[in-house]
Amino acid sequence: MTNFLPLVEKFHSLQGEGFHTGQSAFFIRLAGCSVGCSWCDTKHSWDKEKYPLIPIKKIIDEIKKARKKGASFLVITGGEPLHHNLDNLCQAINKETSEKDQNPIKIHIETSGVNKMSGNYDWITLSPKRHLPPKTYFLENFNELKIIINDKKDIDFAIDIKQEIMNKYQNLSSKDNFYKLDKKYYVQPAWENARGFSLTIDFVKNNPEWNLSLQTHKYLKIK
Ligand SMILES: C[S@@+](CC[C@H](N)C(=O)[O-])C[C@H]1O[C@@H](n2cnc3c(N)ncnc32)[C@H](O)[C@@H]1O
Ligand SMILES: Nc1nc2[nH]cc(C(=O)O)c2c(=O)[nH]1
Ligand code: SF4
Ligand SMILES: [Mg+2]
Repeated sequence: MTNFLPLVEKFHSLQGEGFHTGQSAFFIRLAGCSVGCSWCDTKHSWDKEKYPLIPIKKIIDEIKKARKKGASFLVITGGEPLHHNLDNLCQAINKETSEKDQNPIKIHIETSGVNKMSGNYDWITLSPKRHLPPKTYFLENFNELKIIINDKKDIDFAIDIKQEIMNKYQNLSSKDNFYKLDKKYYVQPAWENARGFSLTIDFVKNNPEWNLSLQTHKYLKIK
């Protein structure tokens, strides 16, 4: 079990993307990613050998400090955070951040879904990639789906993957089916790609069950 994790950075900011945009959050960015998206904005995180292995205990001390300063949830991102087994990390966070007058801090994850699930989360942002689709598990277990739009093929991918998810719901009981209403669907333009922006806007105009997600932190020039 993993008691040390390679850490690129940690920072307290506002969640810039998706459903929780604008909310105070503490981020940990784990190193390592072999998914290889051409437009990835965190390529510096891909090589985990470049980053120090940090004890989980130390990461949790930082989470506790950020929570005292107002962070209302933790976002685990990367790199691809689920390249690592996060069972121990999540278990320890839940244990160490719960007190008699306080629930454990909520844990969110940003993932492409290419690995087996590990850890436990209050919010799963699934950002599947066309060239390396996610494990089936994630198609039933996510809170928001966030497709990055870089070219027209990404629009087709968004339509296809949502259809695949809807087909799965048809096999669920009516009680389970109820939960599908809670899921959010976002398209997010690839940063600084004008074609991606116009494709995304046109798509949302014509497909109102999809929402626009912008990387607001980049406009604000904050982390
Ligand atoms: C850097 S990734 C890390 C988490 C995980 N590897 C993943 O892709 O979901 C965090 C989020 O940023 C998105 N992203 C990465 N590069 C982007 C870019 N150039 N423009 C817009 N979104 C981007 C990813 O799709 C993902 O939703
Ligand atoms: N402010 C801010 N919000 C974010 N939401 C997802 C991010 C990520 O890189 O995973 C991110 C990030 O890097 N910064
Ligand atoms: S999966 Fe995430 S971190 Fe990895 S290359 Fe793609 S966007 Fe970047
Ligand atoms: Mg980012």
